Amino acid sequence: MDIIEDNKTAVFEEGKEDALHTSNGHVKLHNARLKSIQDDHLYHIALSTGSDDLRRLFGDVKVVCFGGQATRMEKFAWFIAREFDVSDTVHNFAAGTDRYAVYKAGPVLSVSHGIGIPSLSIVFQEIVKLIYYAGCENVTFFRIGTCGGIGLEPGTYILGRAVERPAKVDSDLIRQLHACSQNEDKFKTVLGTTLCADDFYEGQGRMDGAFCEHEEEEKLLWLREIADRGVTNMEMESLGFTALCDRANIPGAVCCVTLVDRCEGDGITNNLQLLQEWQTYPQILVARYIRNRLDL
Ligand SMILES: O=P(O)(O)O[C@@H]1C[C@H](O)[C@@H](CO)O1
Ligand SMILES: O=c1cc[nH]c(=O)[nH]1
Repeated sequence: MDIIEDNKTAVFEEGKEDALHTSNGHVKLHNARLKSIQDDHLYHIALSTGSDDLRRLFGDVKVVCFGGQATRMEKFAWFIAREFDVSDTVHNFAAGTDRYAVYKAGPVLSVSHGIGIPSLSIVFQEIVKLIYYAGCENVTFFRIGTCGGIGLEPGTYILGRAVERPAKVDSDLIRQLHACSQNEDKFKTVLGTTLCADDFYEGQGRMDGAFCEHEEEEKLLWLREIADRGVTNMEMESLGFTALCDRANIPGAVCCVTLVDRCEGDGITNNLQLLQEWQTYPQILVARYIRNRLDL
């Protein structure tokens, strides 16, 4: 059985822990040991199977959107609540920890992930467990964020050994999202390859960090080289996000707005109003996807 009988008991299909989605669209966890945990604390998001009625609170979730900043994700939740008239208010379920923010607006969860893959992967795992315990069906994940226009080694270390996981993107989902762009948009939407870096400054070839050991010419050469290989932008989570979506067998896509053209410079404008406006562009696109998909 792959269904959840109640909030405290996760039921696993014995001997088939590696099977992916169940036929009814529930996400399948890949860790049969969880079945022996009577009260699973989703520590970083301040929820638990023992004290929270996860099915009632989150059972209707269909789309989870992740992004770095807590306030951006709160605004996104309000935007969804108003746009689709699905909620009068939004509440941060993770407020108790002050690590991440988890807002819900109707069938959409809006989650902050902080900076970088380590921070993202912690909240990602707890959100996957949350939607599992809540019995959500056919859930799609997006990262909506920011990036610089124009490595991280594939894999991670588990028990001291390098584990490689493919960072596959859901090409159908990406095409569907791209099709949500409109000619009248104030922004251009492009499909491209994202370089995922381990750092914002030297890791992205910037010359305005506290340290810099390369020259402008070397930087431009590198930017040209990666652009020739199809790279259109760089940020800091896409590799982990897509690899984790693939591992969890959850359709996922990354949609980021560029804050700077790296061929022109490294600094990001300090015009906060402009930055706030730009950050809504991927949200607008994903909201159109949600409207189409959920018929809202
Ligand atoms: O959440 P966003 O998309 O803003 O995250 C990008 C990548 C890094 O986390 C951060 C660097 O400024 O911005
Ligand atoms: O240049 C940028 C902008 C946002 N986020 C990044 O990681 N890089």
